[in-house]
Amino acid sequence: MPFAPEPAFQHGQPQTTGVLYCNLGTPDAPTAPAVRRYLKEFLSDPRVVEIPRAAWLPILYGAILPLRPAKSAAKYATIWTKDGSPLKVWTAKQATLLQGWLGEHGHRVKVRYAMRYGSPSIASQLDALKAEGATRILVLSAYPQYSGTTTASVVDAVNDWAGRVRSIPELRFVNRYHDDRGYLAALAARIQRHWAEHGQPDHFVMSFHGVPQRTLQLGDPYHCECHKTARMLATWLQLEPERYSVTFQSRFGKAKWLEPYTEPTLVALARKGVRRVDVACPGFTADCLETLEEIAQEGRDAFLQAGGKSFEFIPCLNDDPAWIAALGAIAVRHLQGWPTEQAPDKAGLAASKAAALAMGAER
Ligand SMILES: C=CC1=C(C)c2cc3[nH]c(cc4nc(cc5[nH]c(cc1n2)c(C)c5CCC(=O)O)C(CCC(=O)O)=C4C)c(C)c3C=C
Ligand SMILES: [Fe+2]
Ligand SMILES: [Fe+2]
Repeated sequence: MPFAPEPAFQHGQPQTTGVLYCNLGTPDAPTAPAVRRYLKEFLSDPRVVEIPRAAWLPILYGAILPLRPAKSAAKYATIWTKDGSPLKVWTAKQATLLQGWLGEHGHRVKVRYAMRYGSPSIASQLDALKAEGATRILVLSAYPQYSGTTTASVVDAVNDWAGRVRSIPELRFVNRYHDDRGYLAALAARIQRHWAEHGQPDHFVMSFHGVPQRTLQLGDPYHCECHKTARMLATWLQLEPERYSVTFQSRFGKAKWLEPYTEPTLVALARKGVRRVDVACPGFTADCLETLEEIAQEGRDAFLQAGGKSFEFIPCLNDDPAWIAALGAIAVRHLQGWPTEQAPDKAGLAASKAAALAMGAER
């Protein structure tokens, strides 16, 4: 395979460290054609649908891509903002705030965000970081819990890009932060604030995105990491086990997914006489279709129709300053040992000149 020509590295050219903040991706518009393009890319990823291509592609092209986009587009239309899809709006804002936080803490890095599916693509943003002089790149995904379906798929996309590049930057990946203290503290503080304003619910549901049950048997750590996050968050919130549930949402397709499923749990709680339920989605660091539509709209309707009286959705971390600080601290830990600025700054130059003079060296 031919490698594209690249400008040769120039001595004295400033080298920078890049941080690539990755999220899942979202359609470019709440329309059937845009959703079809997005779903085609997403659901063609062998990390996401782990069944043999020969069996899957006829289903994807024969049933899903002709039918699902219009239905999904109508759902996207209910959450779309003037600036676009919430997932992209939040992800872009998080990247800007992360850049600011790192700068304030003395780390001269260049932060860009990318989407695994859709735009801006991972390859385009790696190209941009490289063009900006990044010789070291930290890849940080918006997924606290590791899953082959998400985290590993980002690694694949980065490696595909590296496979086409001559001079590959040094690469590092953050695989998980499901038990990170800053992440948990930010979640706990957000939930506590909600309860300080609205009072405590009768029952608290932590709903995570599901994956096929089979991935758990195949060794995917996602299920365990979701449970660890939930357990630790419950400890932060001082909740006894009978006061909360851990559930999995967004089931896709006919196979068994991780259980218990969110919506049937909400219905069962209402039928059991639970009057008020609060739901948070700790695995989603930005609000998106799956939280704003599936939980805050469909989940609410299901709970209230089954006899529940009050349903509160607690928004995701989004641009919460405690979350940005946690993300910054995670990045800093993984940047350790990497000089964040190689070209000497003014103070460095002055110090080296002074040292040279003191040693009597000619200048
Ligand atoms: C939080 C982590 C996520 C995991 C794990 C995950 C696995 C996974 N998802 C699908 C299928 C779909 N997911 C869809 C939307 C969606 N998924 C996540 C996150 C995870 N997915 C997010 C943040 C979103 C929302 C995107 C947005 O635009 O707001 C969709 C598309 C929506 C729809 O048409 O209903 C599908 C499809 C599978 C199959 C899977 C693991 C096997
Ligand atoms: Fe998903
Ligand atoms: Fe969904």
